[in-house]
Amino acid sequence: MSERSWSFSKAFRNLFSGPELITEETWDDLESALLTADFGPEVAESILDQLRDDVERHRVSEVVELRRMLRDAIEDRLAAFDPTLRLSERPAVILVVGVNGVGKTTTIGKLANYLRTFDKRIVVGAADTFRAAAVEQLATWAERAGVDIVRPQQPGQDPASVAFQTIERAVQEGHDIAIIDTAGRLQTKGGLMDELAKVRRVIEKLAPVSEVLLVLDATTGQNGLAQADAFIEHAGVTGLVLTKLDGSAKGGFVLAVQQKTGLPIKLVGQGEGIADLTGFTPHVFAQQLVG
Ligand SMILES: Nc1nc2c(ncn2[C@@H]2O[C@H](COP(=O)(O)OP(=O)(O)OP(=O)(O)O)[C@@H](O)[C@H]2O)c(=O)[nH]1
Repeated sequence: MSERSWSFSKAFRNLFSGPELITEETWDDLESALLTADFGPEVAESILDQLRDDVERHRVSEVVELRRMLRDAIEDRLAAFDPTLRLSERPAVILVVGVNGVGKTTTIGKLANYLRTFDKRIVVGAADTFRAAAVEQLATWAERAGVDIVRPQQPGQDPASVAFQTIERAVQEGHDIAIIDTAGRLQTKGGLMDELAKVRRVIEKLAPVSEVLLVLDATTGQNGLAQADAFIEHAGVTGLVLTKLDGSAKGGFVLAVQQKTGLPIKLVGQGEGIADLTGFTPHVFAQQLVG
């Protein structure tokens, strides 16, 4: 398997080419590796403190052992959040939100395709009526994934009415899951939040909203988190999707983002292809991160 951009392998290659026994330099190198990977100072410090304690308590002296302990520490922290998508309602409604360009539409295409492999009947709704190109982009993904789509009947149609029509169709035609694409950009943040609240209110006349997924671009790392606040505060977010992890050196962001928001990562995007979306498995992720 090719090395992932966010893997620690390189940092560990340096550590492993040095002395096999843990020295002060090992701790310095580990701290730099954690900070470079965007764990953020607080999480990095807390992991280092925990490892120092454990190393002392168990009288560990070898770097190989430290690596195993790091992997376990990261896995434990990642696993404190439940990554399961809750889709038991019929139809299960998934609202996908986030600022523009983070990968909402792409994620919906990949997610629809993934859920289809479980024989689910899916409809997507193009409630991003702000840009005509966004509707076309979603239509292309829907076709590739082999799922139905509800489009606006005229340009600029109220997003809430497109969302309503999508759920209406899901109910009438017996779709298992409806996924709603929303706009990422409006003149003001307040306007965007009001619009999302309205979309939600209108959907809930027909069906409960099962998941509100906030999409975050991993390449922006902790800097991108500021934009997330408003969504978390106002949109009732139930889970996070991290996209573009394939181009990111910020593997530590995965843990930092869960700790900072208190929300679980439910899906991870690692490429532009239709198959480049997976669920989030702490064990696998910690393995790939630490090596
Ligand atoms: N490398 C990589 N690129 C991605 C991933 N997810 C999305 N992209 C790319 O990111 C760009 C933006 O994706 P969109 O799906 O259009 O983003 P959006 O959030 O719907 O954007 P708006 O409709 O403008 O709000 C596209 O070029 C995608 O191909 C990913 O996991 N990895």
